[in-house]
Amino acid sequence: MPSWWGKSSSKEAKKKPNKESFIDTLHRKFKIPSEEKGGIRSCGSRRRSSDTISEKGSRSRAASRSPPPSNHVSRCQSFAERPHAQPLPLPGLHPAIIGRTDSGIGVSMKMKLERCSKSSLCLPLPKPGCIPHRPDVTDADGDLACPSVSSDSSIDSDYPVDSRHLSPQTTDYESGTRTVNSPSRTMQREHSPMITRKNSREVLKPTSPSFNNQILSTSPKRGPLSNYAPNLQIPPRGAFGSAPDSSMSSPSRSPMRACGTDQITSSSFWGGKPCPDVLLLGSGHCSSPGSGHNSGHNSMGGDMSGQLFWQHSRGSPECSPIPSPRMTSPGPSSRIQSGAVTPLHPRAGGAATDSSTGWQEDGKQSHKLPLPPITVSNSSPFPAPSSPSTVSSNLPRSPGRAENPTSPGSRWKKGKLLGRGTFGHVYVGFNSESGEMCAMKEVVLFSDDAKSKESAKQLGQEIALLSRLRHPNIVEYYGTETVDDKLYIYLEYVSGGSIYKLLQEYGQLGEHAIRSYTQQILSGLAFLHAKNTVHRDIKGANILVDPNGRVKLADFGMAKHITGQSCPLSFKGSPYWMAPEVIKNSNGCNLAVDIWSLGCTVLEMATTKPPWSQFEGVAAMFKIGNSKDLPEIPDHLSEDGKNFVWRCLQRNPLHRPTAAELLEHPFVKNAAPLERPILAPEPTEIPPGVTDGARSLGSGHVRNLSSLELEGLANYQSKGARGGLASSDHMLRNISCPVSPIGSPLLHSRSPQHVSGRMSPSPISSPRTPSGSSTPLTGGNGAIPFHHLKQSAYLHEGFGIMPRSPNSLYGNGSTYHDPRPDLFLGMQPGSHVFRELMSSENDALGKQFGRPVHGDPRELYDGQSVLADRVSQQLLRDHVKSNPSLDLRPGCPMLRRTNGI
Ligand SMILES: Nc1ncnc2c1ncn2[C@@H]1O[C@H](COP(=O)(O)OP(=O)(O)OP(=O)(O)O)[C@@H](O)[C@H]1O
Repeated sequence: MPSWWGKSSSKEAKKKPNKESFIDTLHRKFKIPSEEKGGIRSCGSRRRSSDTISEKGSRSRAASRSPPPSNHVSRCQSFAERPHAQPLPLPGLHPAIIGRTDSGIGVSMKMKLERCSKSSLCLPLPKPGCIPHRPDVTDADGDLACPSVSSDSSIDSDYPVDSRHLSPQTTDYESGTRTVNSPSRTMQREHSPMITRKNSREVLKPTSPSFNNQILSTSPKRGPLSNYAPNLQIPPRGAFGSAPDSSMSSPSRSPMRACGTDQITSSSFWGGKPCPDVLLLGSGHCSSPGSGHNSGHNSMGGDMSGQLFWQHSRGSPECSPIPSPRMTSPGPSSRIQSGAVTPLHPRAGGAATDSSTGWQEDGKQSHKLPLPPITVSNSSPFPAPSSPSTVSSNLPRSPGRAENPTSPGSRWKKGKLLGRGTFGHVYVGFNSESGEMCAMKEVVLFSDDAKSKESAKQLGQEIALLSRLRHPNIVEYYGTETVDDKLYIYLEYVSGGSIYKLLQEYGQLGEHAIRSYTQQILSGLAFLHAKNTVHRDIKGANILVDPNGRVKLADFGMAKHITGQSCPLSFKGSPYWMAPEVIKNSNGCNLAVDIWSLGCTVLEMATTKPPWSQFEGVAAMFKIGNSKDLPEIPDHLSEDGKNFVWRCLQRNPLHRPTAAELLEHPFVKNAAPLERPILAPEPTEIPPGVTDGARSLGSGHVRNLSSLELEGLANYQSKGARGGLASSDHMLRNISCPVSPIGSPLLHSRSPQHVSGRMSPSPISSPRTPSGSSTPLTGGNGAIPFHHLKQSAYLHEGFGIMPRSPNSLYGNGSTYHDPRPDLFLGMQPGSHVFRELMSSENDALGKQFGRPVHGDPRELYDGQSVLADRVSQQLLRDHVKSNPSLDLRPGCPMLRRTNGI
């Protein structure tokens, strides 16, 4: 172990002779000479003694102005602050093949220029027979074969309070195996000494003893081990059959077009075999260094290469404000990923790829659609027999079609850019037929070097996992299709963008919002963990918020299913949010890493930055992994908030509560909805026919999904997870709110349109919000709740009707029951379905909020007309302000209209 790694425990080294720190590995991989290590160490000590944030920032900025050609040098310089260290480029590398990843790593790339050869283009074909036998989510992860590894660690439940010094003895306890069922650890935690900075002893005392008494032991069910092979398993071949039906698409013909048939017919990418030759290259990776359009492919993965370097995505809409572009920014893309795809893939054309998306400054595309796949198998189980996709996808190719393809299945048109990620760009997708929106993640596929396997695997994992996860707080996966060399992943569109983006735009969140978001994140995590799946990249940038304040976990590229009680930790995640045991590469628990990251995310929400963001990357990781320090917890957080964070940031993973346990913490248990209380008018009758309207709308959506041949959805539905409600449930749930009710200011509150949630697109949108998430009428609180504005429905989905008890939450261990209050839309109180649903809903509501639910339960769910009145009155008031002559006395016609008098 290198000496600079600190005074790392020799004891630990003895205990784990085979274990190596990531730093160690880094040194080996990047061959950092020992002198540099010495330099780093000395600089490290220098930093401890004298550095300041401003100093570091200026150094970083200075360094960033002239990026060195050799990345490890830049890292060293950045970390060790060696002004003289400007090494020459590595010899023997032609400039053209020295790439620089988004994380700043020089990469030698194999310039494969063979086009369309079967071997290079053809993705590994699935065995068709594999698709129906896909394992359940519990078997779906790509890293499945992780054996259960027992801990060799000693557990130290004491936390000596020393935030100033790094002690070699501090790390031993951190590598324990997390035992989920550990009732005793509640008490252990209870008596754990506080370990934060000054005042932490006072502020971090558990403030709610009752909480501890309420902590439940959970025992997430573990799925059987499976020999399932990690793949991009995907949609049936028919899924290829469509292209985003857009006039806006790839500007240049893809090299793969020439072999479209081969691509489809011989593609094994989609079905079950490993894909050894697949490179997934997001457009964002194709940017030239400094183009400002790098995707932040900075995630850490199992491979150590590139792990210690990250930059935020300067070209991303979610651009970190943290100044140093090198190794410093804890921005949304500060994830370091081993499976990093090569950024200068020859076929990507370097910077040209960015333009390949054809996005101009104004956000409009100028290019045409990529060619749709030509031959599509009819064997897909998904499209309805009459689906246009089936028909059109078998149309013979014609020049006209090539240039202006009839989308065989998808009617999604690619819209504006939402963001850039590791694998590609994410756009709004719009379905002109149904008027609905989705998020389209566009990933460029390449068959290339072995390095891409990890990327392919990660993307495959994300798809495989997401397609099986259905939860209100997890972004929904709709389906996948390929067009030429592009893979489109269709996801639920969460128009508010990520928490990270909100923080950058609006500053830190108030505690009210933090509680609410945290509660919802926990709900999603509890669901995920109950499936023995760990997200591993929880952070603000991966948590999306809809206009109603509903939170959705996203980006499951790092997610992993745990097949044993524990398995070796991969070095994955985003450094600033990374749990110590991950950084130390210690064996042990896995689920608990999400809890640590959640604690970091709470701090991020409270301060706009993750913990240790004042440190550059490696230093921060050193701090996390090799010290006993805890980040400062802001004073303005309540005692409950501080206690919550403290519990999450237990260095010993065994001492962290589970997500289910944390749901009982007072900080989140009593989280109130963000939505403002609605002044309820008299209950209104829902016009007949509304239900039909809503259903028909939903049907359109499902048709649409079917045409995309959504394997995940079909799987889900075929399992009958929700019985007969599955279809309509899904439909209605996906009637998101891409439109605003404010299109018509004086719209009658009982308009069927209003109730059905279909209005004209809002003319009001925040110019600063790329995703168009907010409207000003709510005073900066986002768009006026609309589709889910039904207050109780909102309460239900977002704030706690999730059963608290693991037993009730995960009941049979397989099915999450999501009653989906949308179903109440338009239901008449006397209807059978309505009664059936409401009986359980009332119970849940009563229990949840500690009050009985009386009367017509429909009142709880009928918020549409309430909203209409509210909006109308608001608009009216605004209107009156500018028109004082208006008569607003009781009984005036206008009030009669808006109040339904
Ligand atoms: N479903 C969605 N709705 C709205 N916006 C989205 C959605 N999914 C992604 N985005 C936007 O696109 C950005 C990039 O998406 P995402 O993080 O999923 O890509 P990625 O390639 O997985 O990124 P990374 O792995 O680097 O975090 C997000 O930060 C977010 O702003």
